[in-house]
Amino acid sequence: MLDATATLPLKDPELFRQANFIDGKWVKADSGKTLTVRNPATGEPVGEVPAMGAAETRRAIEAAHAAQPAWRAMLAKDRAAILRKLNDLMLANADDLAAIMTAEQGKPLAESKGEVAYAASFIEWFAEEGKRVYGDTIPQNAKGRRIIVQKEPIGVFAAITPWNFPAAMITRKTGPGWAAGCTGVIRPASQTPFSALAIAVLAERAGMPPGVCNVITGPSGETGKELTGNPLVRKLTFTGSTDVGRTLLAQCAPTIKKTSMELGGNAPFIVFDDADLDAAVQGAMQSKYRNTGQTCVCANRILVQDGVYDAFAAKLKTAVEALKVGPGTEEGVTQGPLINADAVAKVEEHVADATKRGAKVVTGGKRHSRGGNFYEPTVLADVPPEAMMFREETFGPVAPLFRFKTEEEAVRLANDTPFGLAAYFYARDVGRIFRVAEALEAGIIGINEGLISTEVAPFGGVKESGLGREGSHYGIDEYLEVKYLALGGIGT
Ligand SMILES: NC(=O)C1=CN([C@@H]2O[C@H](COP(=O)(O)OP(=O)(O)OC[C@H]3O[C@@H](n4cnc5c(N)ncnc54)[C@H](OP(=O)(O)O)[C@@H]3O)[C@@H](O)[C@H]2O)C=CC1
Ligand SMILES: O=C(O)CCCC(=O)O
Repeated sequence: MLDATATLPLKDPELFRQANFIDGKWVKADSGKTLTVRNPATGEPVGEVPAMGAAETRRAIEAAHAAQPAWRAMLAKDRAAILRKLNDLMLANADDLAAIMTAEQGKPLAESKGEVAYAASFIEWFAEEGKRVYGDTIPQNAKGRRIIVQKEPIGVFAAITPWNFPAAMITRKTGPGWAAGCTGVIRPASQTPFSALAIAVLAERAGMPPGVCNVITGPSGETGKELTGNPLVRKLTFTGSTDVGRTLLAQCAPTIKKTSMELGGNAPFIVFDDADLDAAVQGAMQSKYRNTGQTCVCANRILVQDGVYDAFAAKLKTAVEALKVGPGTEEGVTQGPLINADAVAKVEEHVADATKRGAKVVTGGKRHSRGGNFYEPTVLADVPPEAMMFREETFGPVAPLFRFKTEEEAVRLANDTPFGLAAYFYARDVGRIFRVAEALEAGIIGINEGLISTEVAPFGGVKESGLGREGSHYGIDEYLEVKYLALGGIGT
């Protein structure tokens, strides 16, 4: 086990755990093996986590299953009190949680702190929402009968989460699950497990009974097969790539699990001639460069109408050149490193492919002089729709500009993808606003807005971007079953 105290000074070092949390106990892998987590800004080790396999995963599932009846039997109000305490503890420990997140994920400290608040907001929101799991009464279809509908927790959930939002993707899943009366097993990304483990420390402090929150780490194949194949798990919630989502769906099929899949995107960001250009540039900066371009709702294709193309490109260039690249712990940095060398290679490949096809580099376009996983914030102009970056998520700090002439062409280009998570457009004509919003094939539409994420609104995609919704009052339904009670012999 590494001594991280020198490189990661925390006010409360107990939040940094190099062990897993199963049934209320901090444990190692049966084999004693560990995985090393590296800081993407420096390549230095942050710490080690257990390399758990199928047997330990099964124990975590069994612990969640054993804890479920008592957790489900609690009043929603009493579960809410524990969740509110967890929210309060996350906010009170935001500096430490942010330091852990920046060390393992790389995002600037201010952004990590923002994510901690965002993560806590799901716990707070669902603490309240859990009290409003209402049923229904349906007018009878025959004399002497009553029809009642009630909602019940689905049981044990498994949450497999990505590295780009190490805390918020945990709480956006566990918040509604726990509030609904479910217990769960969390399996965070191997690159960013320490945020999830710190949340488990706080959940325990908040009074969550043993077995309600379990966190395991280890090779994805082994842990994933048990989480998807074990019949005690009734719900799988996943955020990550579409390819892995497809595999997990197939693995869940034999035991017919309920699933939520928040998968890849390929968001269009359309700027029409009638847009407020300064607002559009600001929105593009927020949407594109948040988390160094590594979010599934990041603008991936910026479509700009002919009449404002040059002006928009010039304003965007100025804004992008003001970004500061560096380790997330450095003062004033707005762009951290990419998560690993593979991510940098993918960005390089996309940029090389686009320029080979005739795209022009407006700014950036290469690895940053800092080396390692740093890449220059980039704008490319005149990218043709045949480019790889039109078809695939680049997941990096590259804004490719595509030119279009008419509204119909913009909508056609925007929808020309198997993905449908987020789409954005800037326009002022109210008729166009409704036409375009209704024509875009996406689960989330930002209209004159570059930041669409909030705990109060439903987050999720259509087409190959996924299934189900997270956040908002819709989010809790994903953890509930509907039960219909048919009562006969009432008399009237
Ligand atoms: N929708 C989104 O928010 C995200 C989209 N992506 C997209 O996916 C691309 C690749 O990123 P990547 O990190 O590889 O995403 P993945 O989909 O591979 O990883 C997401 C999570 O799934 C786990 N996982 C991977 N394979 C399996 C498996 N067979 N069974 C069970 N769990 C599994 C990973 O574990 P482990 O960490 O051990 O590999 C991680 O916890 C990105 O470039 C981006 O385009 C990536 C992350 C988030
Ligand atoms: O899948 C992602 O990229 C995480 C969602 C980010 C957000 O909530 O805005």
